[in-house]
Amino acid sequence: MKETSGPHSRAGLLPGRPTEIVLLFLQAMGDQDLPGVLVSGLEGPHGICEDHIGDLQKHFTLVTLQEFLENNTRFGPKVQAVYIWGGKPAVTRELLQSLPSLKIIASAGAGLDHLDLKLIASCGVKVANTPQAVSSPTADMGMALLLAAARRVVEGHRLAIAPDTENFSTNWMGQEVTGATLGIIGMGSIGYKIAQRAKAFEMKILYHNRKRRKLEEEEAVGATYCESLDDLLRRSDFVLLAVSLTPQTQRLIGKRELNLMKPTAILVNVGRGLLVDQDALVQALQTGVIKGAALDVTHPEPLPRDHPLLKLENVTLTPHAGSATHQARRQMMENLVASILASLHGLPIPNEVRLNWDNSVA
Ligand SMILES: O=CC(=O)O
Repeated sequence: MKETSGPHSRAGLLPGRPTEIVLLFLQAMGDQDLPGVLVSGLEGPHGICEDHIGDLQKHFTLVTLQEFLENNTRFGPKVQAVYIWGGKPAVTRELLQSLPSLKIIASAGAGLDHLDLKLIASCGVKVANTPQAVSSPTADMGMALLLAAARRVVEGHRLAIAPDTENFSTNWMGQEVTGATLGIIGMGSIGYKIAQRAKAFEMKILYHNRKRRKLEEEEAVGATYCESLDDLLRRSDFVLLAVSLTPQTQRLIGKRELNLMKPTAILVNVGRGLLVDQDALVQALQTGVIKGAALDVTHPEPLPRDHPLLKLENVTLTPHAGSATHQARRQMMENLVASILASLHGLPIPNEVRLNWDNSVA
């Protein structure tokens, strides 16, 4: 496809270009008067696939964010939807004010902590996300991290490939997962899928959640509800965070909570870095308050290269990759477009995020 310049180019999406957010303006094929969709996507590790861009171009014409910002008085009134990829762009009051025709913000992933839902709702704008697309791969990642930390897979890999074989040992111990107790904090769709997987590993499952699950759902995975978080922390061999980040859950796991955990316990986080007081975690890992941690998420991301978490042997890290499968990313993209199209056609919006009276997610 040839590259053009100007507002309808796809310049920001082409490989080798600097990381850039793109905006797309929705265009019914053959329609000269463009109703707009502002789409952001990041190149590089979060990149929208090239073939998806091709699909989008059947509906949309593309313009880079820079072009939008340089000419937002021209484009702003036409934008009817924002497509958020990789948590960007920030939906500020200023951005909302510059988009008077905005109907929907469609955000990739399950987490909504990057959006001010109350502010967006007050502008009469709907929000949709893609929870189904990410729940299975993120649950897989949770189990992968749990197993990797329990069986010291990363350390083992390093030992197995070390140039000198002096330390090679078959007497090198991990922790047994079968029969161990897993405490899941946050029993939404990701937490529940983790419980389904853990059941197959014959783990005992405890969970803590804002709302208790239905009895039949608990029974299906053999999960026991712990109303008290402290109780779950005291009893678990593995504590797994799969809860949304909200003002109420920020730094849910701090020094006090880490001290309640068993010294043999491993903390796994596939939620958000800010769920944990990271300084307290570093200290707990350095002083043996807990045995280890396996984290797909940190704060910030990526961590500064001299951060202590990068230096600890008892830490396993992945780069916020819970949804990083080809299938999930493709489904996320398709879901976003489906939500946008439904909204623009006045149809029920798949994956619409609804708010409770107290502005919590329903
Ligand atoms: O971080 C990933 C998500 O929010 O789904």
